[in-house]
Formats: sequence, structure tokens, C-alpha cells
Amino acid sequence: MKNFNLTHRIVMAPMARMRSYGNIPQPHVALYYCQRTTPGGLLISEATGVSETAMAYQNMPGIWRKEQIEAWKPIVDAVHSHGGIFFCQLWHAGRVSHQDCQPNGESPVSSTDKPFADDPSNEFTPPRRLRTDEIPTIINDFRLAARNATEAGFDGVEIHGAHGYLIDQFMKDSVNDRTDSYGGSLENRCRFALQVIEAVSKEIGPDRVGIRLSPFADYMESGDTDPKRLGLYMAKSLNRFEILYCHMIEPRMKTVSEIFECRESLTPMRNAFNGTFIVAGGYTREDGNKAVAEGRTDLVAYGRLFLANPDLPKRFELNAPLNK
Ligand SMILES: Cc1cc2nc3c(=O)[nH]c(=O)nc-3n(C[C@H](O)[C@H](O)[C@H](O)COP(=O)(O)O)c2cc1C
Repeated sequence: MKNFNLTHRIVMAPMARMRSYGNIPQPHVALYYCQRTTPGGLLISEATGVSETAMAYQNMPGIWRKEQIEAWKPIVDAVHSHGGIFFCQLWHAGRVSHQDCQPNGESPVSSTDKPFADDPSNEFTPPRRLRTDEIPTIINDFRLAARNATEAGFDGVEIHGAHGYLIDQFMKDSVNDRTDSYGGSLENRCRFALQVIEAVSKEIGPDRVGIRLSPFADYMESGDTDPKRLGLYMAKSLNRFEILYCHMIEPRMKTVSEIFECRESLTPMRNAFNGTFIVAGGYTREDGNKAVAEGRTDLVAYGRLFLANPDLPKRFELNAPLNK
């Protein structure tokens, strides 16, 4: 990976913990990340909110306030002291939120005002469609959050463009029903994502920027009628900005946890993108090795296996038994 001296290809996938009380990461999280750090290993943080309106769920961390930046510093330092490379995943939940998580109890914002079709326990508040003139403010929130992440010491940021959150709500045609320059054609639907990438890259340098995408997933009612075209368009467009990496979720992961039989592959996107490619979703030691050996990816991110096995790289090296 350009400018980073990785010693192996096993990446810790971003995983929300929901233990950041008051949206401030707590000191105990340093231990959690350090347990999963190896010298020259890449870790991606839990989803971290870029602003007050970005938030959802309980106790997710943020990185828009001074207090949050200060709280991240010793955590990032701890990972660095173990030789790790640490990227902060920048997140805006969009409509996957509830008014109780929003400033002044307002509706969450989205590309649309469509509520979830299937939300029996009213987990989510119907969203308010962002006006075209409000969109630059959200892009600016990502830019400032990236600056804050570098101030906190992170080596770079991963823009969360996956899993039905705000950026995905713009990209996917089942969600985005806009009629302005951010809706309709594929080019228009991807405009927001690409403007975020551009702003963040200009702020901290493209060599410190990655993005996570899940064109094939329909998690949080975020399916697309032509995911291959979407994934390919994004992979090609990213080259304009020369960002560090593109992290894609395997088509077999329709949600974040269920694995489906699937014939689709990420190879066209991998071939279209010029930077480092990372895959994630249901990988084992064996098929991770196979994906690398066959040239289908550069790096493989592991989620649940890393959660249950903090020393995952060592266990893979020894081919040792794994905790479930
Ligand atoms: C507890 C948990 C929290 C997660 N939180 C995030 C997150 O904050 N951001 C994200 O992009 N993906 C998140 N994911 C998805 C994982 O990064 C990963 O893509 C998924 O678990 C599939 O990979 P795996 O089969 O190796 O676990 C989460 C998954 C789990 C299990």
C-alpha cells in the first residue's frame, strides 16, 4: 500500500462497538485496538460520526468536537506504539437513525424522504430530504472530520460509503428518488460520494484516503438494480482522485452478516481501480489466501474473526484453531 509498509495482508475490518458514551471514545478502547494490532498491520476504526446529524444508535463515537479529537489521541498513540497503521472510518448514518439521536429531536437527513418500508418497531424516524443547497455543508463535515482525524493522529481515513448509510443512500437507485443533480442518472447518484472523496482528498491528501463500498448489498433497504455497473463506475471514477484504497464488500454479503450463494465477483472493480484493493465479507484464512494468490485483491479485511480472535494474524500464520 503506497507510503505504508504493511507486513501482511490481513486487515481489521471496521466494527461498531457502541461503547463511546456521550459520543466520546473511552480509554478502554485503546486496549481493544492494541490487542488486535500487529507491527505493520492495518486497522480500520469503528464507524465514527462526522457531525451531530451523522449519528445513529447509542454510544457511537464522533470526531467533530475538540473533546472527541483529544479522546482519540491516546487511543491512536497506543496503536502506533504497537506498530499498527490506523485509519478512522468516517460515517454519516443518514436515514438509518432516530430523532432521539439527532440534534433537537429533528428528523434524520437523507437523499430521500422515504421512510423504511419494513420497520415494525419504529427503530428509525422518517427522514427529511436534504435540499440541494444543504449538501455542501455535509461534504464540508466530512472534510473537517478528516482533518480532525489527522489531528488525532490517525494515518488516514476510510469514507464509509457502504451498508445503506448516507453515501449509499445517494448511490442506490432503490433509495435515491431525487430530481436534482444528485439524483436520476448513475452519474448524478454518485456525485455526492465523489464530491466527499474530492473534498477529503484535498484536505488531507489522497494518499491517506480510502473508501468502503457495498454495491451489491441491500442492507438497510439499499439495493440497486444494477450493482455491477454502479461498482464499476465508482471504481473507475476513484482513479481521478488517486486515492489510496478501495474497500469493497463481497457480493455474497447482502447484509453485514448473512452469506449467500453468489456468482457475481468484484474482479471487474478490482481490475478497474488503480490503487490498493481490499475485499471483505465472510473470508476465512483459506479463501483469503486464495483471493490474494489469484490476484483478486491486495488485502483482505476480517470482521467477526478479528473480533473473536484478537491475535488473528498470528493464528493465521500458525494455522491455529480459531475461536468462533
Ligand atoms: C459487530 C459488528 C460491527 C460492525 N460495524 C461496522 C462498521 O462500523 N462499519 C462498517 O463498514 N462495517 C461494519 N461491520 C461490517 C464488518 O466490517 C464486515 O464487513 C462484516 O462483518 C463482514 O465481514 P466478516 O464476515 O469478516 O465478519 C460490522 C460488523 C460487525 C460484526
